[in-house]
Amino acid sequence: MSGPDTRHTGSAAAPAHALELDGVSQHFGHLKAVDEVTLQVAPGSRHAIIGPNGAGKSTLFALIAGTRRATAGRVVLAGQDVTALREHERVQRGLVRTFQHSSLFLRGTVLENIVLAAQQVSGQSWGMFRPVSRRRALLGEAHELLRQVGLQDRHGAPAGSLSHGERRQLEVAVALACRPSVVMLDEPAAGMSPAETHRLTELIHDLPGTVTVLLVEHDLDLVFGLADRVSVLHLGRHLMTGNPAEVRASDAVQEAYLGATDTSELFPEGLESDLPAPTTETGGTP
Ligand SMILES: Nc1ncnc2c1ncn2[C@@H]1O[C@H](COP(=O)(O)OP(=O)(O)OP(=O)(O)O)[C@@H](O)[C@H]1O
Repeated sequence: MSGPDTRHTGSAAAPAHALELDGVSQHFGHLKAVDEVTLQVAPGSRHAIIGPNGAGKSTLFALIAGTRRATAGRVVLAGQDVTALREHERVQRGLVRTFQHSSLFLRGTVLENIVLAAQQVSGQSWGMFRPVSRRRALLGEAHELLRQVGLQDRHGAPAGSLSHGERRQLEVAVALACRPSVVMLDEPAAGMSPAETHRLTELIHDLPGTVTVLLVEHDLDLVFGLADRVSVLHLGRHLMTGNPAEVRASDAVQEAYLGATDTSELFPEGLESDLPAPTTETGGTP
């Protein structure tokens, strides 16, 4: 028997957390890719997960979405333990992920992609949307989603004809069509131009407050400009969670990134001037 639909929290007391991770781990042999991560995501927040390369971000995302089964720990969605559920079951509970690599139906139109997603999550085929007023309502919702993501003028275009940035916008609309309580954005700005990234940042910012956003993103300008909470992973462990200012100011976070190959993205302005001088002497003895 399926559990209650946790997407609609109007009647009972709303859970304190949209999502909770409790000691979540993923080991690959001796490698602890994700090591006892415990954190909470507040309802309606824009919560980013960052960390240097290999920190465990993608693995943790897969554990949350259900693409991977955790070695240990619990994933709790709006107070309901979903650890044992498969990915599509989590989608039906309102935990919806967009993909780094497009999962769109490229030959279908933009509008058809939205309608398909809505049908899949409702478990109904187009023919079951009767009477016609129900179909009209569905199409109306699809057009509204396209308006939200700025694709209203592209509804009849094949998804395959969209630019890279437009595809990412459509992926967000497809995720929203699944009526998520938590939407997981997997590197949404990957491969985008600055203008497209700016557009996407506004789009995410303007999503309804009823939708909690959890994102993994390498573009730290986007993260610090958008997120109200930031969790930092390092070597599979949860280093800290705080607001952007707290994370930027953290010595532990700076050290984690300083161990990585490229710190310029985290501290774009004048990091070098704050660092101790290099230990190698110039002009000294050979
Ligand atoms: N299927 C796998 N088998 C073995 N090791 C893996 C597997 N997937 C990931 N890892 C390892 O787990 C660690 C965490 O990887 P993960 O991809 O989750 O990090 P990440 O923070 O997303 O990195 P990046 O920012 O480079 O994408 C890395 O050391 C990686 O090599």
